[in-house]
Amino acid sequence: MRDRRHAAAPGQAGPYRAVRAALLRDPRLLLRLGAWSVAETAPALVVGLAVARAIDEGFAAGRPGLGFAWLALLGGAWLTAAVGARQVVVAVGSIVEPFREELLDHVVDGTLRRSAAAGHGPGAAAVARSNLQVELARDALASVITVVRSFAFTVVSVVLGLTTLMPQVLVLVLPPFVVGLCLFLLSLPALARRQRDFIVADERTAGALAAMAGGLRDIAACRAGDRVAADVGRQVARQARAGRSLARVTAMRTASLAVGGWLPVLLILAGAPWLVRHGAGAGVILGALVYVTQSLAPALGNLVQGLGMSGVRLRVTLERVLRSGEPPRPVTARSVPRDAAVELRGVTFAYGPHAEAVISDLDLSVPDGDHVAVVGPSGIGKSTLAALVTGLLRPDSGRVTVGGVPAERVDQASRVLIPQEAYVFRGTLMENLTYLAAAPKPAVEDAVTALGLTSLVARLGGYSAEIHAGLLSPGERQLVALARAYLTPARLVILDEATCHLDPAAEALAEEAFARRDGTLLVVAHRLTSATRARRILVMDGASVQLGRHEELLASCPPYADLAGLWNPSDSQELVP
Ligand SMILES: Nc1ncnc2c1ncn2[C@@H]1O[C@H](COP(=O)(O)OP(=O)(O)OP(=O)(O)O)[C@@H](O)[C@H]1O
Repeated sequence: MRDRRHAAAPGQAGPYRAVRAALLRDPRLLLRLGAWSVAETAPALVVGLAVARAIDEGFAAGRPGLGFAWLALLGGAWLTAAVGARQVVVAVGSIVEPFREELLDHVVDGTLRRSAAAGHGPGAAAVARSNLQVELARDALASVITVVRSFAFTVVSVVLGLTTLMPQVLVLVLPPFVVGLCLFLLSLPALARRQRDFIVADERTAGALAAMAGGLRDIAACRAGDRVAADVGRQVARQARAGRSLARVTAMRTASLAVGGWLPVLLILAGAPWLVRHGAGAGVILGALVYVTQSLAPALGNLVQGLGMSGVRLRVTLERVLRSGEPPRPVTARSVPRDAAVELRGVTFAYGPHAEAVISDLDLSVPDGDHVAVVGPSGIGKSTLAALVTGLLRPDSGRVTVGGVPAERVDQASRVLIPQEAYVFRGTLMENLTYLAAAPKPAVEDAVTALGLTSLVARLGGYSAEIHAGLLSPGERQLVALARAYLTPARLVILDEATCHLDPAAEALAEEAFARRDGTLLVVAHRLTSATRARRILVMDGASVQLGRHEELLASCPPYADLAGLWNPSDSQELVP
């Protein structure tokens, strides 16, 4: 059975300690890996020497037999390398497999503890996701060990080989190689950070697209396509920025490869006369070039490529795996607000980093139980304000709270938004009315009476009638949506032109019913009559925002007086043409 003494190691600290523990678990495995690595990098030791001797002492000296003997030695080194490479894979496997098992123990443990704390069985999707992360971490560790080890053994072999061939060559090869390596190592932290940002941005884009695809029906029904597309678009733009920033650091990686891998070739060629003066023949120069082009440059290339990708992936996946095994944290996701008071402090919001702000530095206090109508010209930001209060949009700066809880963390059942386009699905009328909250029949009947749906229920033939969007007029759909919201326990109700398809009398009935209901009512007004019914009115007019009662605003707020002047009470003219 597997030795479990180190089984707690992954959870005890960060990724570096976990990797170190995996490497040092059994020093004999490292020795075995080292021994086979010597065999695997045998060609890097002899390749230049064999070529140089084969030319200088063999073919060029008229002794082809000796030339072929040196080449045969090189062939033998390749055979040794083949055997070594196979054994290296086995040795790397014996290091990473126990590491994988420990990580699996860790995540299964964490998943079980989490599900026990949540009171339900472990989710298959969560287990599968963790398992995938463990596999990725295992593969990344194997790749990092392979690459770093091969680099170290190759460099040592090449230095030994060049020393045997002609030590003066090292003067031309080592300085640019060390500079290239240092450049890469210096760029590694920034590269790791940006690669990580890119991986995270990539995953968030995939998550946003998956969420959008899953909610397409609702998005279409609520006509929220533009808003959702803008949100996903912002995420895509974030990913593009992360990609560009990664590309800039990747350029540094290419530069390090050029300096460390290819500058030595140029220096050997340029320094050939100097080498010849020190006794080098054509074979020595060719041998030196072979060392650099066949061993040193590829080893640096593999290190740059391998550490740049696998190293970062190892760190990101390990961090996740280690986190997924931690004890469950207290649930902080959503909170029930203490009341339905709405507060905005210094709120600024724009639909994109370069777009003009729709809402700038807005302060607003709506006490619990208030009834506020929001008016203003089309496109001024009324729906944006409603979306900010509902937590559908987050401010770029400032805070939006409901009952002291940040808007995006407010418990879903504590507030309800009814948009302009009402959502009715195929099912019975009763199912449509109680979709957001279960309600006994008498409560449903009260809502139906309060909101003026009695004749609609009669026309449809009762609550068990099957309905769908095509069967109802836009106004009837709005009535169903209003009754559905009315039946919820939400203390904060936001009507975003939710009565625009009702006639003025039906709108008055519905709004008065909501005004009588307990809690705070925010109405994005479609007609000025909505405003006069509200206790207070928020006038949005570009940069200026004013809050007050109808009479006060008529006297003190010219934009409101203008809007009111357009209004003829006898025909309940609409505010927004
Ligand atoms: N998803 C979006 N992406 C980009 N811009 C948007 C988005 N939604 C709204 N806007 C812009 O933001 C501004 C405010 O829009 P909003 O819908 O909040 O105004 P409104 O006052 O509710 O208008 P209306 O009365 O016509 O519904 C407008 O210029 C609009 O074009």
